[in-house]
Amino acid sequence: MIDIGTDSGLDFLDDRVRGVVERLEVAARADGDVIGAVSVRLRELGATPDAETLRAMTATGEAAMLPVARSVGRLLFQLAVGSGAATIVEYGTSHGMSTLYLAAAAQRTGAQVIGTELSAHKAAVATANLAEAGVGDRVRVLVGDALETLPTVSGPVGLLLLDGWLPLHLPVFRAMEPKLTLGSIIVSDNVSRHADLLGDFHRYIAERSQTYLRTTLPLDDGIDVIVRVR
Ligand SMILES: C[S@@+](CC[C@H](N)C(=O)[O-])C[C@H]1O[C@@H](n2cnc3c(N)ncnc32)[C@H](O)[C@@H]1O
Repeated sequence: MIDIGTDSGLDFLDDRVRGVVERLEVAARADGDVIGAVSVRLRELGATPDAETLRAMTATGEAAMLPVARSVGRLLFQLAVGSGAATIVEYGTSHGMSTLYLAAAAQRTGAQVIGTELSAHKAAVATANLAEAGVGDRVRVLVGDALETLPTVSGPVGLLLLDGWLPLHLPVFRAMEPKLTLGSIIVSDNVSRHADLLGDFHRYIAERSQTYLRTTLPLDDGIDVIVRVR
């Protein structure tokens, strides 16, 4: 998908956060080597993978950072500051690129960010990156399957980012749904490139069209912004 090319500068971030974002952007170029294998595995996953399948997926994805694009990071920062969400939850932290944008926003608003990451290695890297950026005190990264760790998070949740393995977007969303407030924002990444893996999630939202309004933005691989309107 064509990135509509919103201003791609990072001068809204302070120097420490920007430095880590730029370093991760360079490191993420290595993702090209493994992205094919990750895509193949994703198609085998399904919405209710057994533990072994999920572990195999994690092992395949371990070498890949798969961070949000800069345009998406800027949008996350805008929505996190603009919504004033007090609690922000992220499904899929990886090395913490999206988390850096959310945490930078949280530093302005006083919010708390809860990240989730299946890979203990990635969670440790993310935690170190967030500390290096000076925003570690804004974030708690829960290690393990988000479906098991997120029920421990107390609501209300004002902003939810869905950026984990795509077939699990619907079950993770449903687990968080009781905690989503009126006006809460759900952002879902990769929706155009991998629309085939998100059919259940999109159907679920479409069937609740009086509760959720969904708009797809042409940023990077497609971004859904969904707002709970009642
Ligand atoms: C696309 S990457 C996330 C990228 C990250 N948001 C960023 O911008 O850098 C997806 C991540 O979701 C994690 N993940 C997948 N399924 C998960 C689950 N059930 N619970 C927690 N994390 C999961 C993967 O290990 C992977 O690191």
